[in-house]
Amino acid sequence: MSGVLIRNARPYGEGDNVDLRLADGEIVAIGTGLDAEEHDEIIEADGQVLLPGFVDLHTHLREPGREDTETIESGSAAAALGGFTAVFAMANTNPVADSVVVTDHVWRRGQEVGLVDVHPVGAVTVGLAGKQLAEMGTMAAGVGAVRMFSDDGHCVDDPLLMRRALEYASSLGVLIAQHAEEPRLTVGAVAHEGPTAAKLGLAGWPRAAEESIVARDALLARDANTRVHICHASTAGTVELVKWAKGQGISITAEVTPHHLLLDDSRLETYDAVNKVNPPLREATDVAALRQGLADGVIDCVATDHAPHAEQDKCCEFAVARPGMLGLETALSIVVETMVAPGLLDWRGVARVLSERPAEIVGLPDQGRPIEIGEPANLVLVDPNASWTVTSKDLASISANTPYESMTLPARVTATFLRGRVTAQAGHVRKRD
Ligand SMILES: NC(=O)N[C@@H](CC(=O)O)C(=O)O
Ligand SMILES: [Zn+2]
Ligand SMILES: [Zn+2]
Repeated sequence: MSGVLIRNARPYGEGDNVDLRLADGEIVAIGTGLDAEEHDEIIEADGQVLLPGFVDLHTHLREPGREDTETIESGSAAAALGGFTAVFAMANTNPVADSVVVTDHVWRRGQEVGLVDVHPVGAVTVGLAGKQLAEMGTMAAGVGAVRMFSDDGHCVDDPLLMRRALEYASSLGVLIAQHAEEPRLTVGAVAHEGPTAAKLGLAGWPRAAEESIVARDALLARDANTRVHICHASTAGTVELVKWAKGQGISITAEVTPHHLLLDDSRLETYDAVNKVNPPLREATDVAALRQGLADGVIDCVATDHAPHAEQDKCCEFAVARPGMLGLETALSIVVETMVAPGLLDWRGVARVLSERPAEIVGLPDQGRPIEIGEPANLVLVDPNASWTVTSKDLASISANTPYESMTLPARVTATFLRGRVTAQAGHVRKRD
């Protein structure tokens, strides 16, 4: 069986260079001076960092419904180029992924494309309307084996419904991920409520809209003795609340996006809607608290909230533009810029926040595994010394709404391996033969 021989890689950026041979979907040998077998593809790593493949708990792929902005195929390409071997595709599609027909389609189409495992996220409520629980059990039992449910884009704001969803999820052994936004506090809001929004005349989204739901859901999870996951944490107060809840023994986990680790609301001065996102870009003090929370493990992981939008929905008046930004292809570089460069995380830490913790949170047995013989060959090779300039037209996404246009960023994914198959290399995706 032909395989892949990776020569001179540094697992977790530690120790001396080693060679690894991948075959039959697994790591079959690790050593020095390994010989390639006949028909093996050889990848020269030249001392680059080898990590477990990244797992994104929060991706929007827009299929079905808005294939003009992203498809499972284009989003899978972006994911593979970004070093991801598994992504979770949010349910706010059209039709909504609130039935097994849609969730199974997403899984099957992802497998057909074959660049990354696209795990469907099921809606918590029918049509994301927040009124009636969706058939979570049927979706969990489908071929897509839904293991995470979220109304992302909307908050499950009714506390009684959220309580029932948590109880139901607990009995099914699945995870509820909450978009924490008290809707009564964000009517008409388009930007973080603070001095910048006041100066620019933009309606504000107060921190309390997020934090009040985080606190409430922590208490609901405590009482129901179940887990809850907080999507896109964006404030210093959320970090404090999650820390408090974990200290109480509550099963709460949280993610932060790359953009909330790098950008703050000073970006809004230009009124360029590329910076419009939910939750909004906050203040520099929030950014610092999120970075520290991620370094300390209070915030468990990084999730991209990759949210492609069409030009006509972004290049328009700030107040009416859609919220969301691209994230899959730039995630690693932003994590290096905000966490590795300032010394807040080492490469082990990067493996933890981009691969191991997300895989654990959602219970994926074949992802985020140690780089050892006999383990699944879901891996990413990273050039820690590279730097590159982001150009939206060179990204694989159909949409162009990256907030990092023209920025020069550190580190680059040079190859991605899904069950031992090369899915991306040197900036190109590798489709199955
Ligand atoms: N993050 C965003 O601003 N937008 C997301 C929805 C969401 O994550 O809430 C989208 O679907 O576009
Ligand atoms: Zn959201
Ligand atoms: Zn989202």
